[in-house]
Amino acid sequence: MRPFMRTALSMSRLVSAHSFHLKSNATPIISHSSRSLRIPLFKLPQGVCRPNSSSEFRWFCSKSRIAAATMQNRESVSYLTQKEAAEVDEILMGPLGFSVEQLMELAGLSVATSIAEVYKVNEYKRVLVICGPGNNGGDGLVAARHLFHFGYNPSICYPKRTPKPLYAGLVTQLESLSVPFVSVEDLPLDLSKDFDIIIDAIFGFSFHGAPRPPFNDLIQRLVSLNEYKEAKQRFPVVVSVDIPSGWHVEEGDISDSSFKPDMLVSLTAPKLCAKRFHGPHHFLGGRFVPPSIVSKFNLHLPPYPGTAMCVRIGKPPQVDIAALRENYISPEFVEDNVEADPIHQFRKWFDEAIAANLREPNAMSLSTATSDGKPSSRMVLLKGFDEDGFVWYTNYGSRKAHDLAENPRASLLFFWDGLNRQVRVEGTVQKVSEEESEQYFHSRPRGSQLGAIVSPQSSVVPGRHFLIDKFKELEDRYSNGSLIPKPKYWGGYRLKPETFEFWQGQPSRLHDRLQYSPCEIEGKKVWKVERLAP
Ligand SMILES: NC(=O)C1=CN([C@@H]2O[C@H](COP(=O)(O)OP(=O)(O)OC[C@H]3O[C@@H](n4cnc5c(N)ncnc54)[C@H](OP(=O)(O)O)[C@@H]3O)[C@@H](O)[C@H]2O)[C@@H](O)CC1
Ligand SMILES: Cc1cc2nc3c(=O)[nH]c(=O)nc-3n(C[C@H](O)[C@H](O)[C@H](O)COP(=O)(O)O)c2cc1C
Ligand SMILES: Cc1ncc(COP(=O)(O)O)c(C=O)c1O
Ligand SMILES: [K+]
Repeated sequence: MRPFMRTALSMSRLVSAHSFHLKSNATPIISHSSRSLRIPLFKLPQGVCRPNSSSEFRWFCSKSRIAAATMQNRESVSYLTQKEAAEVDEILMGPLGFSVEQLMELAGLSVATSIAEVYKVNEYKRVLVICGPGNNGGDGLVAARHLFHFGYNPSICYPKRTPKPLYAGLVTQLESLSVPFVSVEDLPLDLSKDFDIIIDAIFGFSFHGAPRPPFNDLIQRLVSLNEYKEAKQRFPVVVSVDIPSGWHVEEGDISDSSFKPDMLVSLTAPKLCAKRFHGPHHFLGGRFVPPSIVSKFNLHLPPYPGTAMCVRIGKPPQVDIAALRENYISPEFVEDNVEADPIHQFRKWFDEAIAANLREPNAMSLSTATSDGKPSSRMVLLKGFDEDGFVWYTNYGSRKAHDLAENPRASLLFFWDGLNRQVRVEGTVQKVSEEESEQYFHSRPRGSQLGAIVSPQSSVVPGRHFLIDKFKELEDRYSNGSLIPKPKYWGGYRLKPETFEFWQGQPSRLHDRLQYSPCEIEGKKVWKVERLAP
């Protein structure tokens, strides 16, 4: 074995991550010189970048349900020429049987969802959509309608209306929502004050030559924003639909008078000009490309996660980590509205977490400590709760089990992000009965039962193969479907609560915190509810 080895975990923004020094006896020691995570703080041109509610690390998790979460190395994505883009269009709307309305609806929805991923409605409300004469303009009209329904306030500038029924219908739909249409003359020369987002839906892949009036003037106003940006604190972000208007469809920003959008939403597949886009947010939308098109044009496109209408291409933007924050807005959580029994209150909130479709609402952080007070935390899954306490299962030889053997006190923490809630539960811990553990063990998927047997949890193993080899051996042994015996070293714990705290996030950090602690009134045990300062 090499006497000294260094491993760097490289995760996009982590310039220097943990480095481990392995001594010859293989005890990992975190180097003192590199213990801290050094994260460079970058300010984006448009100020603080708020990538999305998924926050910065969630993209790293392959199971994430957040659209922007999945990224693709830009080098591995394919780009279409102008001719290919038009061909794709023809095939979709010819032999493949799509109508322009359908594609436009999906394209516009992708634009709206991409925007909503990055620019949160509570911060970026006022949207100007500048629509051109072709289908790119139509995408803008559709996006405006969806953004309206997402809670944004769109206004439209649509100077060269197309007389076709499709476009007339899109205009009528927006008018019925009282979305204002603004003429070029009424639009301020300086767009920086009146809008938070400007959507450039002027030209798409059929653009050629130099922009003609009135679009040349509108594009010039977008160019001017670059200059305003340098001087001002707050300015609108510019989102281009498919092509930054005025850019050459293949060569990109070759003219002196081109603006640099903050976000580009490529539709179907990025066009060649997108290679020159270096803004912080590049998304792909138009989730309708059938396999025949993918193979004909040899397209390499990132997979859309879950049911998302958009997916981020390339690296997520660098963020000023100190500026990452949410302002929680929730219904008030007051003494009058809480259950007298904290278990009932917990059940109420747990049910709401389930109803909100949160991922693993039963995931909780479990904190334990050694007898001399050295704490440690890890996530475990809650497997049941009632008046007797909160139950989870684990390995009785693990670190947490050692802690609990010498110090049977623990703290549980639930964080329900989508509801702006956390719950703390503290108390004493006991093992559950063997029968209870047996019963739960056999309810688990067989793979997890075998996993529990092969894993000497929290002890050092020589490599992944050690676990996989043992797992395969057991898989063979139990391939006939026979009962897999629960190992003695695996079972449950139950925490009997002594205190609870229910936390509901509120604006300006003036959160609601209600703490339950036991007290006796006339010899009867009751729960006292007190409000804690946030
Ligand atoms: N799968 C797909 O393909 C999908 C495509 N979709 C969307 O369609 C877009 C392509 O749409 P498109 O073909 O209608 O062309 P687009 O670029 O909007 O505008 C053409 C208009 O601009 C005009 N014009 C051109 N140059 C000009 C200039 N220099 N100065 C002034 N005007 C100029 C031109 O007039 P012309 O020069 O021809 O007289 C014409 O009126 C595509 O990018 C995407 O957004 C999605 O909806 C659905 C899926
Ligand atoms: C969401 C989530 C749920 C987990 N659930 C459990 C669990 O129920 N039981 C368990 O032993 N480990 C669970 N783990 C793994 C633990 O976090 C931890 O790695 C393991 O129990 C070893 O912890 P220890 O060395 O502190 O004892 C979970 C991890 C995550 C991220
Ligand atoms: C090591 C370990 N044990 C147990 C569990 C809980 O799994 P189950 O729900 O199958 O009991 C998990 C969940 O992540 C785990 O990672
Ligand atoms: K555009």
